[in-house]
Amino acid sequence: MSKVVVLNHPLIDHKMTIIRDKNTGSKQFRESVSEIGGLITYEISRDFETVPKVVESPVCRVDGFELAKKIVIVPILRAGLGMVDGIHDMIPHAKIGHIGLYRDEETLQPHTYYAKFPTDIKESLVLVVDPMLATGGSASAAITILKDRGIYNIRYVGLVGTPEGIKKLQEDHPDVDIYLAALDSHLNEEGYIVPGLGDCGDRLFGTK
Ligand SMILES: O=c1ccn([C@@H]2O[C@H](COP(=O)(O)O)[C@@H](O)[C@H]2O)c(=O)[nH]1
Ligand SMILES: O=P(O)(O)OP(=O)(O)O
Ligand SMILES: [Mg+2]
Repeated sequence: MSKVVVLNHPLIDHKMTIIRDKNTGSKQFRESVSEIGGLITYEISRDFETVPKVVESPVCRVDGFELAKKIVIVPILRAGLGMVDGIHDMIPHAKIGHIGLYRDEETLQPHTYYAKFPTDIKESLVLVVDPMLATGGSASAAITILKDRGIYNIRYVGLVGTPEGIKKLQEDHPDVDIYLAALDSHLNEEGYIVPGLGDCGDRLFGTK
């Protein structure tokens, strides 16, 4: 069974409260989503493998380290895009793939409209990024798209999850560890997370 990590950090809690507030404007919302993405990266990367690397400091030779594996960030469009800059700031050599999914408003089922990945993604550790793990359908479908292409070294990175979403993701993909900034109570009848933060894509891009 996969690991579920819900981060517990005062800066993350502070910024999560900003993005949950319906009175937060789109500039601060976008900035905070990205910043939380950066802070979460610290935890996701805690067990990243490193290999030795020798460099010359201005003073002498130093035995240092570099990351052993390539990293690919794969946001689920659109909402996942909001976290990319913050993660990329922490791992600037990471490449970026994209998966386009939208949820049918009636059935809540995910529909795929786009997928594009770096050519060397199979040798990389892949971070699937979507702020909202609601029913878990979008995250599960995105990970299935990757596995269908032979990509298996995957972690899910989100902001707000639900027990339902975690259960679905763990059942469908027991090998994929889940990293979240908060675990909320439940889903409402429209499939929104309670208390959540509303429709993340719409708040990021001003579409409602
Ligand atoms: O409160 C919410 C719930 C969902 N979203 C958007 O939906 C998907 C995830 O939903 P699943 O049911 O887990 O497939 C996510 O990409 C968000 O864009 C939301 O914004 N707010
Ligand atoms: O998952 P959805 O349907 O909310 O799509 P988007 O993230 O593009 O708003
Ligand atoms: Mg979405």
